[in-house]
This record gives sequence, structure tokens and C-alpha cells, in this order.
Amino acid sequence: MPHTVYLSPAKINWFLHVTGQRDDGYHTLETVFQQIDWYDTLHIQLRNDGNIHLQGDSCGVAIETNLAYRAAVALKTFAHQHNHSNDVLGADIHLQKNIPTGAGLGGGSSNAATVLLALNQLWHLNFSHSQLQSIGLKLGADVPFFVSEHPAAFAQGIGEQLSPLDLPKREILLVNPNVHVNTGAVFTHPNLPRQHPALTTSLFELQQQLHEQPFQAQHRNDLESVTFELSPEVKMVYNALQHVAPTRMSGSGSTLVACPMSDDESAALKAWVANAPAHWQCRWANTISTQSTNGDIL
Ligand SMILES: C[C@](O)(CO)[C@H](O)COP(=O)(O)OP(=O)(O)OC[C@H]1O[C@@H](n2ccc(N)nc2=O)[C@H](O)[C@@H]1O
Ligand SMILES: Nc1ncnc2c1ncn2[C@@H]1O[C@H](COP(=O)(O)OP(=O)(O)OP(=O)(O)O)[C@@H](O)[C@H]1O
Repeated sequence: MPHTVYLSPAKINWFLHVTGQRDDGYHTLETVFQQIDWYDTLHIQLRNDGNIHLQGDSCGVAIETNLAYRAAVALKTFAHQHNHSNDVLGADIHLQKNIPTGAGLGGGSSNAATVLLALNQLWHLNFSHSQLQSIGLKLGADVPFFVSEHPAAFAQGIGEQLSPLDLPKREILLVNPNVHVNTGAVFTHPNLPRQHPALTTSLFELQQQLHEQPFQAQHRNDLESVTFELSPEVKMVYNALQHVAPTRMSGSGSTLVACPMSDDESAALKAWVANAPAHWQCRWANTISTQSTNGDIL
């Protein structure tokens, strides 16, 4: 049987405010996501014996725990519960990881979203984006954003209330000190600030502000202080980079995002990269804008 190739993009968070905590322990956020042109690759082939197999890069977890595998199983279960298909729902999934894991780039959530979108099509299930998003939310807070297929969005709730934004393509530098951050450990830390006031700007104003300067002084990543406490090397990278160009951490870390706003800052960052310690992974990337995608990348 032929296999189809799907690209699964990473994301960055331009800012992340923790506005409160729900009774179930999950935190409410206000954040802006944007996809970037750094991709994992999934090869998916139908199986006619009804089994789901995952091969390729393990991400350091058992197959049954891998978010790509769990997404396929969750979709199949949902399809059976909704009597949506009497077909044999099987697939071979081959995962090639390029996006670092535990790096605040949402790679696992993106893989889950890619599998949901791909198998919804290949298995002819025709579930809506909103149905796929509610299946995906149980797998990870960032999955609904990737399922939405909008390259950028303002998110509220725990990340599932999404308003698409039109943000420009920008060149950014991602620096990762090869540290794996446990998102749960950051959110459960007693020192996490949890009471960021909700934004009062309209979506239109927010979009305008981010067009002018994506790292606005009035925005923060509230997870930075705890991640810096848990992983001092992430703080070292931040301290070094922010002297050269505007810099903020993505998600719960460990990746720092620097966004040069002039040719001088761009040149200074390139010189910085040339002298950075070898185990600090530096990678230039572009954010994806509505204009640069045709909507069916995934
Ligand atoms: C920080 C972000 O990356 C922002 O993009 C995401 O909100 C995190 O999403 P994620 O890595 O998919 O995380 P999940 O697998 O959903 O959650 C891991 C753990 O982080 C905590 N968690 C996560 C998201 C959230 N809004 N509140 C939380 O308190 C919970 O303890 C949860 O058990
Ligand atoms: N397909 C997958 N890709 C990456 N990680 C996976 C996958 N499946 C399960 N995991 C597990 O999930 C954990 C977090 O994955 P991920 O790389 O998405 O985190 P992250 O980039 O920090 O996410 P976020 O930006 O949402 O905080 C990893 O440490 C890994 O153990």
C-alpha cells in the first residue's frame, strides 16, 4: 500500500501568562502560538488488519506512551464509540524526529495533531476540527492549536480556546542548551506566578503590537523564573542572548527564542552563534505566516 508523508511543525510561544488555576490542577493561560518551519516527518500507511504500529524514533518513551501512537488509538476509539466507521482502522506510522523533545517547541503535541488530521482523512472519518481538537486536548494542551491548522493564534483556557492571528514571517534564532524540561514539574512548582491579570487589549490591537515588536515589554513568559530555577543553564543562555537581541523562553523551556529586529542585531546574533558552547544547539528558523502556507501542509 502507498504511504503518505506528513510534516509536523514545531511552535513557539511569543509570550505566556499564567492567569489562574482550575480545580483539576491545570493552569489557565493567555499565550500566542506561532508555528515555525522546523518539522518532524511522519510516514503513514494504511493496514488492513486493524492494528496500529509505530516505528522510528522513540522519543525516549515506550511506544504505547508516544503521543503519535496515543493519538491514533484515541481516534480509533472515538470512531468506534460514535459508530462512525465499520471499516478496519489500522495504520503503520513511521516517526522521524527532528524537533528536540522537552524543549518547549510542542513537538509531541504536533505529532499527535498530525496523526489525528491524517488518519481522519485516510480512514474517511470526516470528524470536524472541533471534534479532533477535543480528542487532542486529552493528549496535550497544545494539540488543539496544531489541529486548527492556523499558523498563529491567541490561546486562552488551558490552550484550547483559540483565536487565529495573522502574524508575519520572521527569522528567529532558537538556542537549546540540550536540557530536557519536565512541563509538569514547572507547573506544579510552588514558586510559579499564577495570577497574571488578563489582557485588556483587543485581538486587533494585540496583532498590531506583535507586528511591530513580537516581544512586547508588557508581556512575559511566566514559566521562565521556575524553569531558570530548575535548570540554571537555561538561565545562562537567556542572560547571554538577551544582551544581543530581544529574547524570551518558549513554552516551559528549554528553548530560548531570540528575534533580531535590525540587520545589526542579526549580525551580532550570527557572531554570538559562532562563539557559543558546542553543546548549545543553535538553529535559525522562520515563523510561518498565513501568507506562506496553503493550509494543507499537514
Ligand atoms: C506550556 C505549554 O507548552 C504552552 O504552549 C503547554 O501549555 C504545555 O503543554 P504540554 O506540554 O502538551 O503539556 P501537557 O502534557 O498538557 O501537561 C503536562 C503537565 O503540565 C501541567 N499543565 C499543563 C498545561 C496547563 N495549561 N496547565 C498545567 O498545569 C499539568 O500538570 C500537566 O500534567
Ligand atoms: N511523539 C513525541 N514527540 C516528543 N515527545 C513525546 C512524544 N510522545 C511522547 N513524548 C513525551 O512527551 C514529553 C514532552 O514532549 P514535547 O517534546 O512535546 O515537549 P515540549 O516541547 O516541552 O512541549 P510543550 O512546548 O508543549 O511544553 C517528552 O519528554 C516525551 O517523553
